Amino acid sequence: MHKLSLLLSVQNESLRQSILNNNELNQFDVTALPAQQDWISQLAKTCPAVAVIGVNEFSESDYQALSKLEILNEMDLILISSGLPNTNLDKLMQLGAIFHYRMPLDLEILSETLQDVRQSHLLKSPVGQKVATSDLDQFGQLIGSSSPMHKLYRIIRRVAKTEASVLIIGESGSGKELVAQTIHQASDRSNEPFVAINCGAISPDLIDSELFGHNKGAFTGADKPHQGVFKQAQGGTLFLDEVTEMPIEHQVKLLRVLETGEYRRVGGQNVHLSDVRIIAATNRDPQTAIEEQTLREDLYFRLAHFPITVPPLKDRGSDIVGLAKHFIAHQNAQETKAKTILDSAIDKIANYDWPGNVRELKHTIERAFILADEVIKAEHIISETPFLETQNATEGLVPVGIPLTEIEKTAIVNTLDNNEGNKTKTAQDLGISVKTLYNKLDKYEVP
Ligand SMILES: Nc1ncnc2c1ncn2[C@@H]1O[C@H](COP(=O)(O)OP(=O)(O)OP(=O)(O)O)[C@@H](O)[C@H]1O
Repeated sequence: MHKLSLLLSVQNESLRQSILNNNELNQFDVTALPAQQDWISQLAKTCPAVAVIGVNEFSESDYQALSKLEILNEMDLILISSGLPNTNLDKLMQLGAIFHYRMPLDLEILSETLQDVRQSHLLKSPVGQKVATSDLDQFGQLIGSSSPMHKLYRIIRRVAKTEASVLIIGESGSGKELVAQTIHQASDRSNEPFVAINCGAISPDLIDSELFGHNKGAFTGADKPHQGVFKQAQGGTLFLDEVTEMPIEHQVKLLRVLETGEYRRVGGQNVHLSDVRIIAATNRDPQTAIEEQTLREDLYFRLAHFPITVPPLKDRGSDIVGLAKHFIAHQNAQETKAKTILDSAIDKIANYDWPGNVRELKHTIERAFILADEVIKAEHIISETPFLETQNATEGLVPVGIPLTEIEKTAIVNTLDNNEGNKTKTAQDLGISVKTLYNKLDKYEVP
């Protein structure tokens, strides 16, 4: 079984030896600090389950440093002092359930205390301890045990066996692509290709070529033939992500091939017959997109034989914490680590809205895993959208009199940089459509 970590810092050599010789200590994973090492910073760094500390002097600054440690609420601290009055130690004792034994130390009592500590940890929930396993249900690529997720699994299973076109509707990062992959895996086409294309990220000039392919020499720059996604996905599933981001004037091309099953390569005369199952996705409300003329109504009816709504993460109850632990368990396994998470960090995760859904949660955990040495604390849980936490992110940052175009260009370039060139994510972060982003990149001559 996993042993609890114990930090021992006792300067008196004979006392230190007699504590180390105590049988009860064998039940712990003990780190004994050399006499001069600063035990407070070590405590903060290693976050042990229990610490046995000999305190000779305990200054105001020691008190300040220790009282700021979040770990203090989660661990058992056993102090051993000479018994000389010390107001800083008195103040410390008011911070929580800290043991304070005076010299000469009764080793029997220390041993009993450590036994109690072990017992109480055995009874405690695994939170704050090792996160080695995921306890969530899974269907295909999707993970989650909440009732909205189980409902989704049932719908997917049912529709997968049909040939119906599916329109997946859900917020960004909620798992629409995983739903599409899961439908494909559960369908009779599972041995054929699954091809995904982000409709918002195709340059409007290349839409025909990307969808249907082109022959060599079909246009300037077409120095070799290219297979379009309909050909690549032949026999399998074509996933049209962000379909409402495709310029409306081009959507008719999709509609045509969906209605007739026929298409022509750019520069080619032959008619090709497509055999693909179409799954499309959008993070917009389709009705609003139709009203705003970013989605053709006839294309909507073609795509949405079977609409599926993916619930936002905030509606998945205990899946939020479950997924966080799942991602930690995975990181632990991948990096052969045994990082743990504190209750306070779990609370922070549970009480946040996750506007970027599972993607944001996954990134947040990956970041926390890097930031934490051994124990993931609340301060390591940093959301991707800090501007939601402050009223106005730019207040006071933009100097007076800067041309608006310059501010806009800087915002675009920096966000694009931050997203490693991902235009869809950049457009989302900036609150504009991908099409508008392309127009602005052209305007500002950003490559
Ligand atoms: N239920 C889930 N279980 C495990 N991982 C998930 C789940 N949902 C989403 N993810 C993870 O979150 C990230 C985003 O998922 P995905 O790309 O499927 O979302 P999306 O809704 O298609 O996003 P976008 O609208 O930005 O295209 C991926 O890393 C995916 O693996």
